[in-house]
Amino acid sequence: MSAAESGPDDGAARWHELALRVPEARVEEVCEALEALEALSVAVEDADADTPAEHALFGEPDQPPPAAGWQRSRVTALFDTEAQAREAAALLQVQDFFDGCDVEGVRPVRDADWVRLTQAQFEPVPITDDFWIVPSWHEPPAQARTVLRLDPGLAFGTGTHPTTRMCLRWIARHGAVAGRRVLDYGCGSGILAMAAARFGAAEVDAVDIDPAAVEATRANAAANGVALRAGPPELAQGAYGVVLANILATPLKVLAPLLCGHVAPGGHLVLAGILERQAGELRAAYAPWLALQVADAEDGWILMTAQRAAA
Ligand SMILES: C[S@@+](CC[C@H](N)C(=O)[O-])C[C@H]1O[C@@H](n2cnc3c(N)ncnc32)[C@H](O)[C@@H]1O
Repeated sequence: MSAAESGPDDGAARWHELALRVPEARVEEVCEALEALEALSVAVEDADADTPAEHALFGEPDQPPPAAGWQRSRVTALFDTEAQAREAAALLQVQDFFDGCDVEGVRPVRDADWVRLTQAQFEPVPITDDFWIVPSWHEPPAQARTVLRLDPGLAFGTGTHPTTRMCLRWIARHGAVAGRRVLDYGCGSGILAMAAARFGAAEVDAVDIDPAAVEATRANAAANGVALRAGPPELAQGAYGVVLANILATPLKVLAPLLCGHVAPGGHLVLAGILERQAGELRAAYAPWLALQVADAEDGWILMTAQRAAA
């Protein structure tokens, strides 16, 4: 029996999951239809996962990427009641676009299963040997001397993305944040701002255009006992000893004068969200103010940094 199936003593089901097998060409239509049928969530995975027919989504180095998507997908949708799940299955089966698709079945899903399945996907993430990002349901590893507690949520930044990891490594290894004012521009979950605080920043401002990210940053900071100010971009005022921005190349180019304007004399600018091939255009965009260098690289992403001359 799989983790999500109910047994006789397992208690009441919280949701009902409708599972479908769908050829790649139909996945988008089927997902849209499930959303229109008020599914609470829709997930798509490789129907052939863990079998010899499993299909990679990303190409090997120096190989062309495979066609996007899997050849056969398993689409699962959660509904509040069994009746809703069965009705959705019945409605889909009479649609033209459902040709070639199959209904696998409807099964109950319990609260505990859902939590366990989600949690199983998030393990502690090492940033350096002794600095770890640890979900709240895990014990920190024995070697972790600095820990940030962070659970997956709506805002970007759980420490699993290379761009976030490179910024965190820079904060941990460079030693530049200690005793300084730090600005995290585009804070997402607040992970960089919290790391700056953990590594001794004197004051931390975290800003984001997304109000949900600002809320997430406040909640995560409170859960970690970290003091910081979080708010919209206007919250950033004056000069900072370290300015961190993990956004993407295009907004980073637009933000160049603003971000450089916040870097104090002797201060550092740390930029991520940049692909290796974008190094030249970023260097050119920042050249009027600061000379960016590539400081780190991981999985095709680079970290670019610059230091303003001391006054
Ligand atoms: C890739 S996430 C980075 C989150 C986190 N700092 C990290 O390193 O994991 C980028 C964040 O920047 C925010 N953002 C995008 N454009 C922005 C802008 N022009 N001003 C402020 N925040 C912005 C997004 O809302 C998002 O939360």
